[in-house]
Amino acid sequence: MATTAPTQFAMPTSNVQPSNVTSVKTLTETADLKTIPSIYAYTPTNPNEADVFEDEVSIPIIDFSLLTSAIPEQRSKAIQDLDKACQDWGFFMVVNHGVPESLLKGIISASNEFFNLTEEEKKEFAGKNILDPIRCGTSLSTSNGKIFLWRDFVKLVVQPDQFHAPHKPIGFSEVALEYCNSGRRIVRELLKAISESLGLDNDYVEKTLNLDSSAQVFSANLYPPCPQPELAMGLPPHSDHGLFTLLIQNDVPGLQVQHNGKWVTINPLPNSFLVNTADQLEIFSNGKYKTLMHRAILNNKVARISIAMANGPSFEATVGPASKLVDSENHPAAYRPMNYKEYVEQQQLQSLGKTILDHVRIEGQSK
Ligand SMILES: O=C(O)CCC(=O)C(=O)O
Ligand SMILES: [Fe+2]
Repeated sequence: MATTAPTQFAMPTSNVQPSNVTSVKTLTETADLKTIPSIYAYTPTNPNEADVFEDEVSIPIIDFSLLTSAIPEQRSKAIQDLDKACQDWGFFMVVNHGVPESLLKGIISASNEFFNLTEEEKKEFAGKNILDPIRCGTSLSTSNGKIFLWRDFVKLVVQPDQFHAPHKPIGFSEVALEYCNSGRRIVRELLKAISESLGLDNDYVEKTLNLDSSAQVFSANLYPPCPQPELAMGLPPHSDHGLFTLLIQNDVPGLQVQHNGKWVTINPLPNSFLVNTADQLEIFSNGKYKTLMHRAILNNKVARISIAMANGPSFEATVGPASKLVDSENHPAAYRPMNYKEYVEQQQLQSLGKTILDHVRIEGQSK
């Protein structure tokens, strides 16, 4: 049923300012908040973005076992489904992926234990600057640092070369490594299929973007229950910087994806991976597959945990539209090439909601 959230946030907010608050978790656990501190009041840049609906739309489903099938007809059908999902939604659920349920549950519970460490223990992993390979904290680490989101996070650069993870809580690092390796295998297969759906050889993407040393960033997000969920924001609308992001969550909804100008709340199939297209895929496909705008909203009852794994090309790769997809007459390049590492660095320095994609887009060429 279609529901419309208020476009004006007129509810009272608390004047209590969290002095020295290191996490939203601590804030919610140390005070019996009936209203949110005013610094968490989120004002949407586009008021229409509060237009939410949860309709009977059907979210695309990709059967991973068909994508890797030895039967050519099954594989081609799965590639067509993937192509359509990426064009129509930029979003799909992957089922029959072979990653055991115990591993999916294991990484969520290990992340929960990480958030349960004391503030003192977590300080060790806070990181000093936004490109540190292990970083935990709250809000957003934008350059101005002024925006307070109802979200705590731990972010790890897990590839290339070296796997980085906190040594606490016990067992976290092991389960994170196994989880990241499984996710990497899935993304690699998806990108082979994408190569084909773009009409390229199936190893074109992996060779051109040097996927043997591709970057992978793991983020666990905690959204504690919020007394005024309609006034605060978990993660505001954004796109991700890589090629594909893989996401799982505990059983609490909160992810919304933008589809035909509306926000759709996602209720995942059990044990599925949620996958969204990201900026580098839009650039590489010369705009055939658009990056997905998405956000995380809050509730006032239970904590939500999501695990987002961003999968990019190699940090060394310079990403532009695949040369085989460009011809100056009919398909001119719609994006300027840019080194991926530089793209990520620039993106991290942007203020909320702004994207580097706008800087590399060539005016008048991309639709
Ligand atoms: O928590 C979610 O559902 C979204 C997370 C996300 O978009 C991100 O970490 O980039
Ligand atoms: Fe995201």
